[in-house]
Amino acid sequence: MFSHRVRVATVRSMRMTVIGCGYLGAVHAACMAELGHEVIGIDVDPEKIAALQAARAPFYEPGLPELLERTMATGRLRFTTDIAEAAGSAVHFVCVGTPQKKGEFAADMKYVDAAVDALIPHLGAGELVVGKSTVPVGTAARLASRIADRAPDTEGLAWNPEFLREGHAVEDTLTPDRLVYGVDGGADTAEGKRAKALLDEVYATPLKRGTPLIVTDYQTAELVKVAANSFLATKISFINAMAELCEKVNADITQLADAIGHDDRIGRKFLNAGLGFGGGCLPKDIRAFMARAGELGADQTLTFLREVDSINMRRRIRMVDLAREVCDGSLIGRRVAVLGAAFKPLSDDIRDSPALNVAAQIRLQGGDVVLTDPAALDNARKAVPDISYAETVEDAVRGADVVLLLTEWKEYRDLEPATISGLVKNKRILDGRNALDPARWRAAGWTYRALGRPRA
Ligand SMILES: NC(=O)C1=CN([C@@H]2O[C@H](COP(=O)(O)OP(=O)(O)OC[C@H]3O[C@@H](n4cnc5c(N)ncnc54)[C@H](O)[C@@H]3O)[C@@H](O)[C@H]2O)C=CC1
Ligand SMILES: O=C(O)[C@H]1O[C@H](OP(=O)(O)OP(=O)(O)OC[C@H]2O[C@@H](n3ccc(=O)[nH]c3=O)[C@H](O)[C@@H]2O)[C@H](O)[C@@H](O)[C@@H]1O
Repeated sequence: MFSHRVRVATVRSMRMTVIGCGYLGAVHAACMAELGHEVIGIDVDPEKIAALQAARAPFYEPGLPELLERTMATGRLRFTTDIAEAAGSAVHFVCVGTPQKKGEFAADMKYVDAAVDALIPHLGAGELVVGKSTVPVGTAARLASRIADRAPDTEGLAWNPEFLREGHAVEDTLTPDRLVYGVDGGADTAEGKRAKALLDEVYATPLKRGTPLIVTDYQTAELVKVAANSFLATKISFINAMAELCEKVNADITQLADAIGHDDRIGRKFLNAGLGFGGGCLPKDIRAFMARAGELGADQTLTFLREVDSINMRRRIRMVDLAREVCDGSLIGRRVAVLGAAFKPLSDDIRDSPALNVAAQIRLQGGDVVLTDPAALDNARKAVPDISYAETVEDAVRGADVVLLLTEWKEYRDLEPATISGLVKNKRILDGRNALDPARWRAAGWTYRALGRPRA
């Protein structure tokens, strides 16, 4: 188990700014302080900053509360809404959101542009701006020239994409599997070498441990990030396409995944079939990538990602259809217990959550939904106010016509049929994440159905 503490190499402490303290920035700020740096986290959201100032994590992320408490107690980490406090930092990380534009596939760059514009008047000689947000290729070059025009004494800009996973964000930041620096003109220019030297100081601890480092130009660094997320999304949709076929012939997708996953060239990771991918990143990143390819005149290049997206969205519809099917053809007035709202376990993030999307669709089809989740209930209540919520599994399943497991939290994976058999109206369970043992549930008298697994 990862202890969330790393042995910190003897590093020269740098003063740095982290602009945008959401899922990425708050963790980055705390981890940079853990590595020995002096860090100021800045966000325009006063509520988020108030929570962070009180050493409270504004979202669920294992290990973050302890890390905030520890690093803030040292005095190395503080938070503010005042961008003027960025003045004097050696490095300024930009970690603001790049969500999908309303009604379009493209990323909305207004937060990144606003953050850089707000920062420029406070930049001093020799300071480096470092983008971490996920952006369309070409963004770094555009922002670099804006900085060069308006703050010519600075070291300009580098792009340092982030690969952390929610739920493992602290360990992923402290012990990344690789570091990527996109620097002006690439590794061999004088500007590139100076930017690299600053980033090497930032990441002295992981670099001393031998973390692989790729130093490249802006455009390659930007593409690395969206290529990585596109590959992961493609892997998930590949296995979900196989699951669709398994459903046609009553084959078992979990055995298929195990069998192909034993081939090292394929690998078993990210081959968990089920409801598919959601969250604040994979869905919007593949769409923004397609939009950007279109702008670059490469419309055909990424059309496969459209298929990746469609396969992914079809899984949600299939889940609703399955619920209707086991409820004898209609969801109207049926009590549907939903286990899970977060887009994945160990997170309270409900952005584009497959679980919440399925719950909302069932409600639209007349189902009487009661949902529970160990971490995401407050966020879910705000986003989908017209379903009912329960604090416990027992309360959620009481009187249910069907139980849907949609986010595979450990407590749901470990659920014993006996715990809830006496509470439901009908013993029917739909496993949207292939997280349960079908034999066990069937032996306890339940109708067990799953995406891509045999009917009985
Ligand atoms: N969430 C994740 O696991 C990862 C996210 N990313 C990328 O990082 C970026 C941020 O993502 P999240 O942290 O998830 O988003 P988020 O929505 O949780 O956080 C963004 C934060 O930026 C703040 N903000 C907006 N405009 C600002 C401004 N002008 N000045 C200061 N703060 C401002 C917002 O108030 C918010 O707190 C995105 O580009 C995302 O694709 C990359 C890797 C992992
Ligand atoms: O750019 C980002 O923000 C991040 O996006 C993902 O991280 P994250 O969104 O936190 O979560 P993942 O663990 O990748 O899961 C994404 C979604 O895919 C689903 N998934 C994952 C794996 C799998 O086998 N099957 C599957 O359906 C999950 O349930 C979840 O809904 C990437 O894994 C990170 O490397 C990246 O930094």
